Amino acid sequence: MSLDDYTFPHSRLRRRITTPDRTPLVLIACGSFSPITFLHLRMFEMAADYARFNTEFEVVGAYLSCVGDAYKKTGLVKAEHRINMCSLAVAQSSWISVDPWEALHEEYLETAKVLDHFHHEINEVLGGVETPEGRKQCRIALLAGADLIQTMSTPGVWADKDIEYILRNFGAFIVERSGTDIDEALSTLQTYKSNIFVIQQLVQNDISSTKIRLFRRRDMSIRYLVPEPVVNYIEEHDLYEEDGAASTGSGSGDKRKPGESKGVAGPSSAG
Ligand SMILES: Nc1ncnc2c1ncn2[C@@H]1O[C@H](COP(=O)(O)OP(=O)(O)OP(=O)(O)O)[C@@H](O)[C@H]1O
Ligand SMILES: NC(=O)c1ccc[n+]([C@@H]2O[C@H](COP(=O)(O)O)[C@@H](O)[C@H]2O)c1
Repeated sequence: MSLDDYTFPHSRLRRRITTPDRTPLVLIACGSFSPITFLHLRMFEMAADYARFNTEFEVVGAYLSCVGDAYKKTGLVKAEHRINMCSLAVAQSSWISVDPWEALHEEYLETAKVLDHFHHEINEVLGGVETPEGRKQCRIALLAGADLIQTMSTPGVWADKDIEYILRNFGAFIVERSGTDIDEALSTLQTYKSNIFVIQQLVQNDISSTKIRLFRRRDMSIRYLVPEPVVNYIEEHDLYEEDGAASTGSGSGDKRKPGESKGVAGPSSAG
C-alpha cells in the first residue's frame, strides 16, 4: 500500500455513545512495534479499564501507529512487516485498529503530527461521534509506557513545542513500566498533570520487543510472549535473526511448531 491508496480505517471505531455525560476517547499507541507483544496489546485493555473507572471518558476506539522506517531505531524491521504483525495481533479485536498512515511516510513524522492526523480523520472528516445530545468531538490521546514519557525530559529528544502541543491538546495515558521512576519522569511535566493519566500495572508485565528480538537471536522460544499468528509470521519471514542464530522452525526434520522451544520437540530428542 502507498499513501495514494490510503484510506483511514474506521470500521472498528464506535460512532455513537449513549452516555451524554461522557467524552468519547480514542487511544493512539505510537511506537516501533518491532515486534508487537502481548504487553503492547495489554496496554489498551489497562487504559480502557482505567478510563472507565477513573475518568469521565468513554473509549470508542484505539489505534496502533507504527513509526516509519526513517526512525532507524535498532531492531526496526521494515514497516510493512511491523504493520502486518500488528494487523495479525488485533485481527480478533472489536475496537483496536492499525493505521498505516504514519509508517507509509518516507520521512520521520513527529508524534504531534501523527496525533493531528487522527484528530483530522476522526473529528474533522468523520465528524466525531453521535451522542443523545448531538455530535461530540472525540478526545484523541496518546497511549504510551512510562519510558516514553520519561524521554520527554531527556534533552534533545522532543521539541519543547511538541511536548506542550501534545500534552495540552491531546493528553496521555501512561502505563507504568518497571525500571522507570514515574514520579521522576513526570516531574518536569507538572503543568500538564490534569491531562496525564498514570495507569498502574496490577499484574506486572515487562515483555519488551528488545527481549523478543534477543530470544530470537538466541534461538529461544517467543511463544506466549507475542500472539501466535505473530510468532508464525516472524518465523515465516525469518525476522530478527540478524546475529546469525540458526533458523528455528521449518527445516525438514524439525517437528517443532513455529517459535516453540527447542527443548520440547526437537527431531532427535526422543533418544
Ligand atoms: N513493558 C512495558 N511496560 C509499559 N509500557 C511498555 C512496555 N513495553 C513497551 N511499552 C510501551 O509501548 C509503546 C511502544 O513501544 P516500543 O514499540 O518502543 O516497544 P518496546 O517494547 O519498548 O520496544 P524496544 O524494546 O524495541 O525499545 C511505548 O509507549 C512503550 O513505552
Ligand atoms: N519528537 C517526537 O515526536 C518523538 C520523540 C521520541 C519518540 N517519539 C515517538 O515515540 C514512539 C516510541 O519511540 P521508541 O520506540 O523510541 O520508544 C515512536 O512512535 C516515536 O515516533 C516521538
